[in-house]
Amino acid sequence: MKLITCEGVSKQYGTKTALNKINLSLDTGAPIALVGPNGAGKTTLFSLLCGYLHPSEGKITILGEKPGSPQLQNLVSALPQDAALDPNFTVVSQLTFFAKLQGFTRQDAKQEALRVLELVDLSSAALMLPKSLSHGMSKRVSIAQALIGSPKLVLLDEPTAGLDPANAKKIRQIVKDLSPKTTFVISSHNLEELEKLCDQVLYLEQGELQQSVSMKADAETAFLTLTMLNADIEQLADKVRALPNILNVKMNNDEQLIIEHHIDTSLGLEISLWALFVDNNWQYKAMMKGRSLEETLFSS
Ligand SMILES: Nc1ncnc2c1ncn2[C@@H]1O[C@H](COP(=O)(O)OP(=O)(O)OP(=O)(O)O)[C@@H](O)[C@H]1O
Repeated sequence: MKLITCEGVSKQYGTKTALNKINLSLDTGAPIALVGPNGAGKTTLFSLLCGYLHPSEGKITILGEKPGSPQLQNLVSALPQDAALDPNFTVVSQLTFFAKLQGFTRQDAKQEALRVLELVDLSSAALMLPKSLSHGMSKRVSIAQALIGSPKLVLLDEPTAGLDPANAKKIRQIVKDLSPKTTFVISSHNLEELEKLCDQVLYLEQGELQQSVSMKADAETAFLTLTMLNADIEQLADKVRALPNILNVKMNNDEQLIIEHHIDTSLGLEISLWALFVDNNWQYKAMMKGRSLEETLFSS
């Protein structure tokens, strides 16, 4: 069964078209990224998937059901961009309360609250009040809330916005650890972060789905991103183009080449490149298999 389907989904706010005829078909599995500039419609799409808003046109299903339907209780959850905790109650009492709202008995709700706190490595914060939590801890509590009931689909809107690198890394680790059982759809402006987490990227712009890209290399071709420390980059590009099984070489800037090549030449290509470096007294800074998400989305 498909995790999410959207057929011709549009959303109007008065005369403003926030989403325009979106078609999507997503399976469960590795995290999925949702990217796009401010105002592209990402939050609107999340709100439609949660059932908080209804499409003006078109049809959405999640695990075969209409968003917001009772059959999806405990199967779908969301961490909104501006998740906030009640300042007057301890972390565990708030999570217990939410678990009861989701249908857990009083006793099971407490157990569930403790379980999700452990998942986000915050068992020690159970009895703290929100004001004693750091921003990173608050965010993790909100993620814990989204994990109540072991949902199949979790929508995370900007989960690491405003967090320091160590806390952002912790959140990425939580997503990675839980990914086999839960599919995360993550909206973020941080392409580097999405690159580390996601296999598939949806790119929205002005309410339209511009691209749906798989980050997995296709069967036939592969990319190599080569960043040089010192080299005549144009001369290097010409020499790489002359190597066997090279499909395309693009100069990204005055120090970087994006090389597209047949998949079965990886090692041969690396050896040829090293030979070129030695022959020409060039030094490289980094040789990375694949290409960045930024390059994938925005290269023409
Ligand atoms: N309640 C609303 N009433 C009117 N227009 C709205 C409303 N909510 C969103 N919009 C408009 O719809 C468009 C899409 O907004 P949305 O918040 O979904 O974008 P976004 O991609 O999440 O943006 P950001 O990255 O800034 O969070 C924007 O032009 C926004 O101004």
